Amino acid sequence: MYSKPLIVHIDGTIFLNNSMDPDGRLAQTLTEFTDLIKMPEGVYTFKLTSFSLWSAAAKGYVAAEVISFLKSYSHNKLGLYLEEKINYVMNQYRRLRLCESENYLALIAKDEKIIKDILSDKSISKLLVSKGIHNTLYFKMSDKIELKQLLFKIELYAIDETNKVGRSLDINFLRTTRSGKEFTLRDYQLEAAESYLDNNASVGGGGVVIMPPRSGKTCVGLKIVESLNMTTLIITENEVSSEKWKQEIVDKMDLSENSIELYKKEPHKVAPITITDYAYITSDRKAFDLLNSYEWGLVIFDDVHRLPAKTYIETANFESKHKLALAATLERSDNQGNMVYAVVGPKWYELLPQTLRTLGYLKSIECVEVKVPLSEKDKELYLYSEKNNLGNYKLREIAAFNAMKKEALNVLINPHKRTLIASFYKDLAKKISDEYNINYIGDESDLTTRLQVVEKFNKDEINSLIYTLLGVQFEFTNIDTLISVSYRQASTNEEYLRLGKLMEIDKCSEVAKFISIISTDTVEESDYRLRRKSLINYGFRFSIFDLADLQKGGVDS
Ligand SMILES: Nc1ncnc2c1ncn2[C@@H]1O[C@H](COP(=O)(O)OP(=O)(O)OP(=O)(O)O)[C@@H](O)[C@H]1O
Repeated sequence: MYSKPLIVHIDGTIFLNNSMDPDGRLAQTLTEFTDLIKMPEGVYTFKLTSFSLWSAAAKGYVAAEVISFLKSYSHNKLGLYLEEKINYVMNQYRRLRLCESENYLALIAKDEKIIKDILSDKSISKLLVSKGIHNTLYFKMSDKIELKQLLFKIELYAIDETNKVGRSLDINFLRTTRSGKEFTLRDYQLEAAESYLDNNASVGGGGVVIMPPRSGKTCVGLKIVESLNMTTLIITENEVSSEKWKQEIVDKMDLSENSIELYKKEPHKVAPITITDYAYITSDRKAFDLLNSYEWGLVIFDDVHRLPAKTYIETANFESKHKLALAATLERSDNQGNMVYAVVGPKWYELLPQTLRTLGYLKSIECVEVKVPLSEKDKELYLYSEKNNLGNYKLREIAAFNAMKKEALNVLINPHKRTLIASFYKDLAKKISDEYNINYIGDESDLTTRLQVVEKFNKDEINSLIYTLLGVQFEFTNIDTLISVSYRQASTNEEYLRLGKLMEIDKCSEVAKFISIISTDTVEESDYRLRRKSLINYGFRFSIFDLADLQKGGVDS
């Protein structure tokens, strides 16, 4: 029997027995100075890392507070080594700064030892232009992002004092939105915005806010824009997200529409609020440079898990006084999500799904995996492809198109339930759309047509819809069931974003179903194991059915 809720290991791993934290308050507090590793039901895992402790110091925590909190709630005695580490790392804060000096990037350390550590890293010393006096190293300005990433890898973090531009902009929330609704921010949204506003200046203007899908990250971003009152560049995942940001700004802020520009095609126009997307802005050098020549007060990186991609990382170079990263999760299949901290700044706020649930803003979601055998024909094809080394791409395709999935769909598609079907493969989506006469959102139609179909669904004129990758961007309301029929390999991010479609605020008393149909004994099954594990780690519960169970009683049994 444990007398207290935490077990704190000497290496900084913290286990929280969540039956002893029923309202999730301890878990939420731990996000202030640890990284969340996983939160399956029962025991959550957090980790004290150098960066999480450094970020806590930047927020104003002192080592004694962290140590005292851990001692109060830990079942076991805190190891001396860990106490020393907490003290050491938190005292490191402010030891390293980045400044601009005569067009060079100056990295200034408080003592010689840090300089020695830095120069012992071969990749960093390759970038070095010269060594100055007073523990200063000079680099090219254009190497700033790479340097920050390399420092992060050796657990060193510099306060970035190079961000010094920015124009002002008068922008305020409307009390009644243009669509005629009273609008106020929820408490947790205010807390998130305040956390960024109170802390970002201490590290030179950057920082990250992590909140579950549909919890209102856009509103948090807008609150920050309103408080800073500065020109803002918003970089989103795609065109539809950009459009959604624009609609939210037009609806909720007192800015005229001509002060907001969607930066997508020539001739390029820059407005005090300009919205673009990662893919577009990194595909056109001229457009990038033009946008970068404007003096931004704030750059918002929406869906920032995209940023560490090799092709997108240069967007972190946009000159701006403040930088804000918004994300539902930093998980990436290449494990580079944490690079967001290196290039944008510390995590100032993280809202756990459990906290959102406790606050009454999150619908309960039941996850179900339905395992379906391959049809005889597909099995033959699968074995043949395996034997002839046709590759995982082919095997995944056969598993995705398994004809037996239809047997599961026959049970699962209920005309009285509002159902979304998600498919990675377009042709599979089209096939299901034809067979079941379900509206389909694909890239054959233009954006306006797609938006019309989404609106029909949201107005309850139709109650089922099938979407491919394109649908990820749309907002759907009041969904009873989301059925996944095919997958982008083991992408845990795709899984979380699909689940996010069910996370609703208005109907939180109801239970939504998240159902994934998987072909057994295939690479799809092993891919899905990783996707399932990541959702379990977020605290979601799974039931597993086989086709026979399903045909006997459906997923409600
Ligand atoms: N305080 C609020 N009052 C009323 N509606 C709100 C509030 N905050 C958010 N919403 C609404 O909730 C929905 C989801 O908000 P938003 O798109 O900002 O969430 P998100 O976290 O950015 O979602 P995603 O992760 O899908 O991008 C939107 O329709 C938004 O208008």
